[in-house]
Amino acid sequence: MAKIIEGHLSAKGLRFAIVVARFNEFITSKLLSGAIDTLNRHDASQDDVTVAWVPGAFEIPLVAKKMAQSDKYDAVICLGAVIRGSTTHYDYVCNEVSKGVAAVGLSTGVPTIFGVVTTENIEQAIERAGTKVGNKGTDAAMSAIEMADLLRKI
Ligand SMILES: Nc1c(NC[C@H](O)[C@H](O)[C@H](O)CO)[nH]c(=O)[nH]c1=O
Ligand SMILES: CC(=O)[C@@H](O)COP(=O)(O)O
Repeated sequence: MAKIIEGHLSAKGLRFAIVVARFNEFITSKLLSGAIDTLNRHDASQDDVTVAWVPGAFEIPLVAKKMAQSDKYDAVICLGAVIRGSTTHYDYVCNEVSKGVAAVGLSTGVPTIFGVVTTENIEQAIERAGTKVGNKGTDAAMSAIEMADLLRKI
């Protein structure tokens, strides 16, 4: 019989950092609300949730790394909304944010969750910020809880 290790969905006693981009705040504020609500509903203490606002998604990885390295948090949740415009800027922002967030987790060993919505248009972003397709902030918080609990068991 194999030994199974898995993260449970209790945030009790776990400490969370949330890095959220102010660009497209109409969307990112909804992602943030979803994340905080989910952490609270899974018994996270409000004193154990710290939110840092950054100008845009491109700035998320730097602040996420600083928070992950601080030894103050069991997981870092990264929230943003990158919506394609009329130039290739979208591609550069998305690439750097996704690579940067992944690198923070791997380099620090702190679960760093990619909760950045990357969409072709505003409608798709709205659908993923608490409407038709759910809330990506909620999804990111759930992943953070599971990963933080799993890592403290390994
Ligand atoms: N177009 C979007 C941006 N662009 C701004 C960058 O993220 C960055 O702040 C700027 O290039 C300065 O370094 N940011 C988003 O979060 N979402 C967008 O749709
Ligand atoms: C994702 C972006 O950077 C984008 O919103 C910027 O718009 P544009 O490509 O029209 O400059």
